[in-house]
Amino acid sequence: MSDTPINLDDLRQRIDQLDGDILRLISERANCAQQVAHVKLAQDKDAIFYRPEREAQVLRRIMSLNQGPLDSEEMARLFREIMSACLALEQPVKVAYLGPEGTFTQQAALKHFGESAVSLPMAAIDEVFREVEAGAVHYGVVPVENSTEGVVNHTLDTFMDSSIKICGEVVLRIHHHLLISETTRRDKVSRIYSHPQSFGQCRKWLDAHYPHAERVPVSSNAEAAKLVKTEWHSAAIAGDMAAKLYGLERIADKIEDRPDNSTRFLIIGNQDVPLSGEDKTSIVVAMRNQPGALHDLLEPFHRHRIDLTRIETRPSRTGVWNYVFFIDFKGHRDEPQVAAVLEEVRLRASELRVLGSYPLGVL
Ligand SMILES: C=C(O[C@@H]1C=C(C(=O)O)C=C[C@H]1O)C(=O)O
Repeated sequence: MSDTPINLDDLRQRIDQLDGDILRLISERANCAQQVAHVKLAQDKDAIFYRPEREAQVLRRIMSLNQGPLDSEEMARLFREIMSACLALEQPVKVAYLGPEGTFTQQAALKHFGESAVSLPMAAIDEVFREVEAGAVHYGVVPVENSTEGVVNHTLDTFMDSSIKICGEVVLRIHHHLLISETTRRDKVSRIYSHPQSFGQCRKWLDAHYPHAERVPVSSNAEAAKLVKTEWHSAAIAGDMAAKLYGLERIADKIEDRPDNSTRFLIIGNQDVPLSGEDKTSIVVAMRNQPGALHDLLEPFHRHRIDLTRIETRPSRTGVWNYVFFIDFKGHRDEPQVAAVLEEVRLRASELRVLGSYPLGVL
């Protein structure tokens, strides 16, 4: 360190100069994005402006170039918002999510699309699918699995009745808090509202701290937060967004039983996403009900050394004890290895549908 005293005014002058440079560069970048929109439209009058594969590449590159002092996730979040604003200049992207406002799904939608997206709360997962199918919105965001409670069956089952595709994924660390309103008698809490998945993720904490409180499942944590506003003897399990949105006080923080509690959300839409370089593919497969069916299904993945990340079984609803398999694995359907596996599975299965290939979640 030099022994010259640091001059605050000089530093602020330097910050002002850098802010001017940043402002100019962001504006130049936004101009480029507008020109990209013109090129897209010239190539296709029905152009799709949001390009998940390109956005994933931009964020990965920023995180690899970053040398601090901001950490790479923080820097990527800044660029996420710059891209969100640039995309909005091309076309404001409309996104439906499992509401009401204040849910973790809304938080996931904002994390993935940024603040410049127009986000619309839906009352149920199948309504999110319907809005996307109807073209009322460009994309949807739905929860698909939690690290503590497992898969969200409703999301998987809705894919079976829909032609919707998976265009992306986003993972959110889930922190649950116990929330009360200003009228709640905190020593008289006899009822707790929350989504069933959240009760499952906080089971041990509740057994230890509120063993006698009635646990009332509701459609979402945000719904729970809304109910608590109207009752003096109840509390809600919900996240930061719901606490802020409904003006609730946190009387217990991070009550989830597992510190790594995370939920994975899917970005659903109507587009096939090109290769981004680090991708994932999701399929749903029906096999004939015969001995060795599961082995026949999985053997091509093993032989081609494809990394499976999830397998879920769901009733096919085409007869008793008939099941389908939802499988996620690393790789993109357009990569030779993956294409070869899919071709072999297609020959062995009674039905195979590729739900989508999409970039691995970046943020
Ligand atoms: C600028 C583009 O359009 C959008 C904005 C992007 C950006 O700001 O970097 C990247 C991908 C697209 O969602 C593009 O397709 O390159």
